[in-house]
Amino acid sequence: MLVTLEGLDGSGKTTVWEALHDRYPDAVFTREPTNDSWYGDAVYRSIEDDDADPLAELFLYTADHADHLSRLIEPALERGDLVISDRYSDSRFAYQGASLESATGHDIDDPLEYVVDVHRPFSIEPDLTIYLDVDPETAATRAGTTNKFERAEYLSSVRENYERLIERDPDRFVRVDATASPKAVLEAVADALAARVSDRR
Ligand SMILES: Nc1ncnc2c1ncn2[C@@H]1O[C@H](COP(=O)(O)OP(=O)(O)O)[C@@H](O)[C@H]1O
Ligand SMILES: Cc1cn([C@H]2C[C@H](O)[C@@H](COP(=O)(O)OP(=O)(O)O)O2)c(=O)[nH]c1=O
Repeated sequence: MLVTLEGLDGSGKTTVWEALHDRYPDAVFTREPTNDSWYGDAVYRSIEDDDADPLAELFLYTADHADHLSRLIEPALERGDLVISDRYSDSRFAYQGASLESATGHDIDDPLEYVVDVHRPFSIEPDLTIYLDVDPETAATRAGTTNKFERAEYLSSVRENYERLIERDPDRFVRVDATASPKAVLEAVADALAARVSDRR
């Protein structure tokens, strides 16, 4: 079973993901961008580059995703493991959808749909996606605005894209209020996860 955590920078994904390790000691915990391959290294170089081309960046992230799938996700799912990923394809749909929306030099009518289409032939859809919902201002403040993606204006277009994704796939997403206390957020996530894991048994 594949579970993903999504939300704006600073929504608290990593805090929750770390806390889940104790509750699901046998699960495979992973993340995107990956932090154990040269594809992931290339992505982090691009994040630090304020002038990176948005289309080039989309394909760097997607290359990292393809490698993540074949190297780690697919074998784990074939073994029947529970996989919990801190960010996954929806991050690309929402973030690169927003970057391409404001970029020039391409002829893409609907960037979010385009990024979804790029993934369709090879990616694996999550069984459950927990969306940590927070307003862009709180997100940017918590994230510390250290990179180009962590600005409130950009994050508000990313948030609109997440809303579109939830609207098109309401059964896959569980929305959690990420402005609540860390303890309340963790409990809401753990409840959503436990309900879906027991459904699958
Ligand atoms: N529910 C919460 N309320 C207030 N602050 C939080 C909450 N969850 C996380 N934080 C803080 O916000 C910052 C970003 O959290 P983090 O888990 O790294 O978010 P993300 O992985 O989504 O970027 C950290 O300083 C963290 O301690
Ligand atoms: C996985 C992914 C991340 N990102 C962005 C979101 C983050 O700003 C940045 C790094 O991700 P991450 O390290 O998860 O940041 P955070 O813990 O602050 O949420 O990369 C994309 O734009 N597209 C993607 O496909």
